[in-house]
Amino acid sequence: MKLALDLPDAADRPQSALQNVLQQAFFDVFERQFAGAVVVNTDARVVWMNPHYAEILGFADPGRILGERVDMLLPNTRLTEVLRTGEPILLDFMTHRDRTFVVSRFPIRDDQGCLIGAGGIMLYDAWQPLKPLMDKFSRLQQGRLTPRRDPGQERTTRYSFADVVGESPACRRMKELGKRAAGLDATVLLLGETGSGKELLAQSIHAASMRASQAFVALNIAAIPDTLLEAELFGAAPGAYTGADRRGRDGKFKLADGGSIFLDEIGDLPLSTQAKLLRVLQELEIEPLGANQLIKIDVRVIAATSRDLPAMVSRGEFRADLYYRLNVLPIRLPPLRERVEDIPALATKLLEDIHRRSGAARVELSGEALNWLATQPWPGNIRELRNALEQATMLADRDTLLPADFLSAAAPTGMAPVTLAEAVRRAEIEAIRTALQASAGNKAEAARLLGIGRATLYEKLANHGLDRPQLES
Ligand SMILES: Nc1ncnc2c1ncn2[C@@H]1O[C@H](COP(=O)(O)OP(=O)(O)OP(=O)(O)O)[C@@H](O)[C@H]1O
Repeated sequence: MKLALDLPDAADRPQSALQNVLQQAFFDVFERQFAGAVVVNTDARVVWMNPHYAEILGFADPGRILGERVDMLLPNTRLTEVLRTGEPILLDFMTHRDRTFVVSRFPIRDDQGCLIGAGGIMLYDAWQPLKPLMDKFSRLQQGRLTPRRDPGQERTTRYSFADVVGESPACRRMKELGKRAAGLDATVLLLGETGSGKELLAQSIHAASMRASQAFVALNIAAIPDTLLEAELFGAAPGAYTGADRRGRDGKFKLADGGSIFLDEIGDLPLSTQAKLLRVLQELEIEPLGANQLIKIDVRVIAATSRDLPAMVSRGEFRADLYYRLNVLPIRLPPLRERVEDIPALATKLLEDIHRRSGAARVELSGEALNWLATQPWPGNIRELRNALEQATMLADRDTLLPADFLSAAAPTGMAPVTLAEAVRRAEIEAIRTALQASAGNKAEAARLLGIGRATLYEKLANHGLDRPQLES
């Protein structure tokens, strides 16, 4: 490899010291260990670069780059900052053209500690292997990650009201009610479609409440098999189970003692467990399975559902007494299609989040894209908006997104992963729309075509927000 240590403007003493350092140690290690490596002198001119780095910059021969200013070759480099401050930048991302790299930069000093240059290494030439670390890092930076008390049990909030984006009247009302609920210690019932921000609001309420320093424990009832629900909620005494759980375990209510419990999809609670939950809410004591002993608890309940609980009560599927016990402070979360004026602010926040978490290049939305987003029905609400933005960001090859970027992202080949619940929900909406079209809007006929009762169809229409005039998609 050709070295350019004898640059015309760099033949002074520090430069020869740099030469010594380089010759002693760097080349072998840099050449072999890192995806890319560059060394500059105090004038920020390249004195050495390994072939891989040169190739990334589009130069077949690293010799052609020697003597060039590094900030001319790599406009986003911060090596000049290292030369100015003498401080290393140990872990950073650097975007060059359409690629993002994980890089580390450090000052190079001679034996007397005099700055004689700076080095930059590319640790990874793709950021994906670091995504889990980056996610954790960004949460740590926001002070949202506190040590878990035991594996798999996160009992802390990550969000506060500051994270709830939206200034539409519907969103302001929701936040106002949430803040009022935070100041009280009563049971809260959050009502909203999937992805409308129920868990975000529940966390915000807890984080602003007098229980903020205590646990926040979330349980999605729909995700737990009926047979395990009671143990999950109230715990089990040693010996109540065979197998892995024979030592007994605390239920979520016990884990939340002193704090708040978030019971998501409360409408999915089986009737038998509803009776037990009602007793817990009335008596503020739990009886772990097989324990034969009552344990006093002090927990604030925040329940949520996307289902029509009054309709379930009238059909005998949800206990009226439990419903009234839960419905102390009801808060309705507006679906996204009722707050389209929040889409620009939400999209900005979500794009920033996508950029921070994935390292994907920063993109903006064109006016046309914003208009297009405002006309979509968003059955999956803000979660779906986030997915759409993420897909478009990953697939687009420009930094200002157009409607076409969303349309191509929505094509079957570009489908982003969604939760199973979300996939089922989308399929259900599609099936209902098709049946309504086939029956020319006759709901009794559509219910017959779908093989469900009329009442069930009405409930599903309400849940999916299909009972209101839809914006064209
Ligand atoms: N007002 C908001 N501002 C910013 N982000 C939001 C807002 N509302 C929801 N989100 C984001 O949308 C996603 C879905 O929100 P969340 O999980 O709270 O919805 P959910 O109603 O609890 O959904 P599900 O009923 O499916 O559990 C999350 O990533 C959340 O951070």
